[in-house]
Amino acid sequence: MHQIIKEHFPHITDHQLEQFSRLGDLYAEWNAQINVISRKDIDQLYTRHVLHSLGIVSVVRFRESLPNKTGGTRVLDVGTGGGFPGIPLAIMFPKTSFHLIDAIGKKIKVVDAVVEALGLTNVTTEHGRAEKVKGRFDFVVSRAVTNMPDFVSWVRNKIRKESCHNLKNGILYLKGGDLTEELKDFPKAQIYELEDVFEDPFFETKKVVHLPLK
Ligand SMILES: C[S@@+](CC[C@H](N)C(=O)[O-])C[C@H]1O[C@@H](n2cnc3c(N)ncnc32)[C@H](O)[C@@H]1O
Repeated sequence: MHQIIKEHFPHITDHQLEQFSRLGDLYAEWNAQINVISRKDIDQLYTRHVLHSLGIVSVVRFRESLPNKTGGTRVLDVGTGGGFPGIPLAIMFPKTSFHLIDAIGKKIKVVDAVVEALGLTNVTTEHGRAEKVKGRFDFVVSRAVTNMPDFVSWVRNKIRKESCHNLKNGILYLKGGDLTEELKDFPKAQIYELEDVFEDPFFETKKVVHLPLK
């Protein structure tokens, strides 16, 4: 099942492939205790959660974070739940710093366990609300948390100005369906269609919304 990741990202290392392959068992075990992935979706973990999270890779290449330097890339995942999109992205970009936050402590407990099992040293976690998170980030990633106006109000002040990416610093939100109404107050939002990237019918309506904030 995890081979689908290798098919789409043939350049990943054996170590990354091994990390992706372990997600299936880890989430199956944790989901039996705490519902972090909807039960109907757990069989589709690699397409609907892992590959979907990696849709963000089709839009941006996160740069390395330099140890002990403030200038390195930092990515915040708001409302990460069981770790999506943050965990697949952290596997894909092992030299970029990711901070995963969720308002529900038991979900963060699952994320902590997955991070430890995979040895992901580039991930920190926080049990708390996005509005209260400290620090500044280059990108805020998210999926299935709230509408764009509320989301922007939560994270607007958490994006830092300097950017060294192919894309301006801001929000990268995985969304589905018709976004015309939701994005009408955000003329700078760019929409990237995931059906152009992944062939599975699941992606037919799925998009990455990039909203530059600095
Ligand atoms: C539907 S789940 C999505 C989880 C994950 N992003 C995914 O796509 O699988 C929404 C998550 O957002 C979290 N959440 C909602 N509002 C939040 C806030 N203000 N700060 C942090 N987390 C929040 C909830 O606790 C929940 O775990």
